[in-house]
Amino acid sequence: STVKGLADSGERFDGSPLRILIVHARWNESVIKPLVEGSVQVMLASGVKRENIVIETVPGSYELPMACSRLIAASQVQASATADDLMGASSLLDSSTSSAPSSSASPSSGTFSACIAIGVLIKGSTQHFEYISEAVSHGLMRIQLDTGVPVIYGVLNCNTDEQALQRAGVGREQKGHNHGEDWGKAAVELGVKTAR
Ligand SMILES: O=Nc1c(NC[C@H](O)[C@H](O)[C@H](O)CO)[nH]c(=O)[nH]c1=O
Repeated sequence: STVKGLADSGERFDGSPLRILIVHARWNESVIKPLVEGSVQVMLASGVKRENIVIETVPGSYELPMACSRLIAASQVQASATADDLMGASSLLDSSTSSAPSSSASPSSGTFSACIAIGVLIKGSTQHFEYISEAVSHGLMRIQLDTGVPVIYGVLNCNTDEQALQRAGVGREQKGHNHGEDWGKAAVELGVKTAR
């Protein structure tokens, strides 16, 4: 077999506690769709609850870093605000009342365990492709290191339509392998490992 490919870690990761963000571009929809579907199916199979998979879209791959950055930050503010509310309630409890608050306020949505940024860049006749690809790669890497939330790199950089289709498992000449499945697995693994 070829030397390339993703080796299984051998460990089973329980996705049930995870909350995952998927941001995908809308360029090259016929490739994007199976990639998103493949990542969702693998995450559901790992125990991630469907209601904990949030899917947002942007026009093109160039918009992925901005959307990931803002949505992750918003969820972190929301999660810490919820925690503050709970703390507030308990400090209120300490100072003025002895009865426990009637309904325990459970945060409706917390911060994301991981994010998958999905885009399909297909080389056109200009240099456009190179500039977008380079900027997006560096942008997504910076977001995950700055926020501590893993951002899985789900951007295909292809020279032809057929290359892109094959990497979504829907190639015309050969079906290929759906890389979205690998990204779903990576999101669950990193989501579990960064929560430890
Ligand atoms: O050019 N080709 C592509 C593309 N261009 C649009 C770009 O991402 C952005 O939306 C606009 O430049 C506006 O900022 N976006 C893609 O996802 N794939 C491509 O193959």
